[in-house]
Amino acid sequence: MGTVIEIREIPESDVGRMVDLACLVFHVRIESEQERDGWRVRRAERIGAYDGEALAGQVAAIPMRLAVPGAFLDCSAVTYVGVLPTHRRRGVLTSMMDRMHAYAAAAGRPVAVLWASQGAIYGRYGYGLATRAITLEVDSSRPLELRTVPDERPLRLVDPDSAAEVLGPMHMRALAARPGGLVRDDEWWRRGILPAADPETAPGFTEPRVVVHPAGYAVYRTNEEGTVRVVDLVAETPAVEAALWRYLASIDLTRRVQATNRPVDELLPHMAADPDQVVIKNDAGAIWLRLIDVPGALAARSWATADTFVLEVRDDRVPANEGRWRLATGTAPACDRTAGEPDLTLSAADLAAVYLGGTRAATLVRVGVVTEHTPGAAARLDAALAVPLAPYMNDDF
Ligand SMILES: CC(=O)SCCNC(=O)CCNC(=O)[C@H](O)C(C)(C)COP(=O)(O)OP(=O)(O)OC[C@H]1O[C@@H](n2cnc3c(N)ncnc32)[C@H](O)[C@@H]1OP(=O)(O)O
Repeated sequence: MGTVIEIREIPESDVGRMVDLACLVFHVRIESEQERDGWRVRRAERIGAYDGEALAGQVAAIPMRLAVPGAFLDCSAVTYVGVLPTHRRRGVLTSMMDRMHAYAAAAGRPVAVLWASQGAIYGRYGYGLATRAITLEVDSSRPLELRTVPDERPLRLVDPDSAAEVLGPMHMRALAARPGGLVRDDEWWRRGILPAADPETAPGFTEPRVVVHPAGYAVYRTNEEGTVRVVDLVAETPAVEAALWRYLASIDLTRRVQATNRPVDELLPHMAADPDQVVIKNDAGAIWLRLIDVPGALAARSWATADTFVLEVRDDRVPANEGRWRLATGTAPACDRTAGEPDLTLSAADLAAVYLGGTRAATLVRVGVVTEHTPGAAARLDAALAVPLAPYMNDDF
């Protein structure tokens, strides 16, 4: 107490200190110099809280592109958030988040996304829980019978070093069909999706294996206990999806397939002839979304119906978003200030929660956090927000 905390940019020369601070707050022991490299923060905007020369807090925002319905938006992928245990609960994170949002607004990034270590932290900063994800486990000790006829075109294993080239275009098509994910560049593929070892989420597993179909792929790792761990799976049709799951469930000397972080509308539980063979182990909150620029984000996505709404938005951290907005959905979406009477009143966080179509506004009305002034407005907004496939992100950061 009593010391002055200064919020300023963290120079590249302090990236090693950021990795050390992250290890301290997340209770992680670094096993190799490669892990200390901090490649994600090197490409990020880095905001630090300095107590004299000591780094007491940090936030990193990686400039990325997020798939939203019908568009790709510049976004800040927020990570490496931490404050020293000696400096907690003095408003350090709050100051850093405000600075980070100001940077994002200045850079013209309408949205920010993050994975939260705890669900209680980010609502106060205007983030809403925009996607959920499930964990699946397949008992592959016996053949996996599927009700969907698999696409029988041949599968081939490719070298992970050349995978980005082969998988990249298929992944981009998947993002256009299903919002919520990040556009991956070569480094993201190589170091984020396909690193040789993954001590954090798959300790003791092999290097990644990449199996490619003409219209889909799966990245997976295996271990000697007979577990196949799915890292990423993309299929352009259900028949291709069936072919990939059948392959994963039929690898010799393995007896279970585990897939963490899959979309909530995953087909496999419905495809299985014996539903007991595919168990949903976990259903949990996934990505938190922040609309940095509410009118910009609303006008940028595509909408399922043509309608108009007056939304009264509350945002105590980004005041430019506050107030009443007339949203016209349909083929030429627009969002402008209005003095009209609101159909709905909601926080920027709850607007973010519904933005990708993964949460229903009508649900939030029933919960009591969104106020419906015009009867039926929430249901109409849900119809406009609707997406054919549930939003989903499979990028770790
Ligand atoms: C995207 C990511 O990287 S997620 C990772 C987040 N980091 C971690 O979990 C690492 C361990 N934790 C920490 O480093 C810190 O406790 C942080 C970063 C979560 C919070 O930093 P602080 O500087 O203590 O937060 P700050 O003082 O600004 O808190 C502001 C408010 O949020 C609340 N808050 C902060 N963290 C939490 C939490 N984990 N749970 C509940 N409330 C919290 C505070 O109580 C405070 O509320 P108030 O305004 O009503 O008093």
